[in-house]
Amino acid sequence: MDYGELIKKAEEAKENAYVPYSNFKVGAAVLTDKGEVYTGCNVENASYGASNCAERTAIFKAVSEGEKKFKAIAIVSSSGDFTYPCGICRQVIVEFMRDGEIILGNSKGEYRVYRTEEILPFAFTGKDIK
Ligand SMILES: O=c1ccn([C@H]2C[C@H](O)[C@@H](CO)O2)c(=O)[nH]1
Ligand SMILES: [Zn+2]
Repeated sequence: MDYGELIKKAEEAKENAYVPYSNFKVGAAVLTDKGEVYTGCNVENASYGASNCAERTAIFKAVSEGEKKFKAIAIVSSSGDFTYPCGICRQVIVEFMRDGEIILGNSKGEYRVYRTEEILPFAFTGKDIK
């Protein structure tokens, strides 16, 4: 599974975004340590705080199917520009991907790759709970 393939899966998931309030569609695809791919989109709610980002939808789908370790996550949005994960999603990404790749795709077919440590340095993790 290369970057392009994972981005394509995220693009497909983006089309299912439920975004009547922001009209901002996001799609994500996570690659597990076993080579499986799970996708997600953002799902909004009239009570805005009940909305869920695409990244967390994909991760929670995977975890609920028994997956606990990821190698990469691809993210795309309807802006056509690179879309970076929000703070809550960075925290959730770190929980299941201590050292992996965050791949951002834009509508020109370009991509940027970051490592977990770059997007959330000094992360609070399970090790900090004593
Ligand atoms: O990386 C991001 C950034 C935003 N959103 C969603 C949340 C909300 O539905 C909409 C606007 O913030 O985009 C995501 O899903 N992922
Ligand atoms: Zn988020």
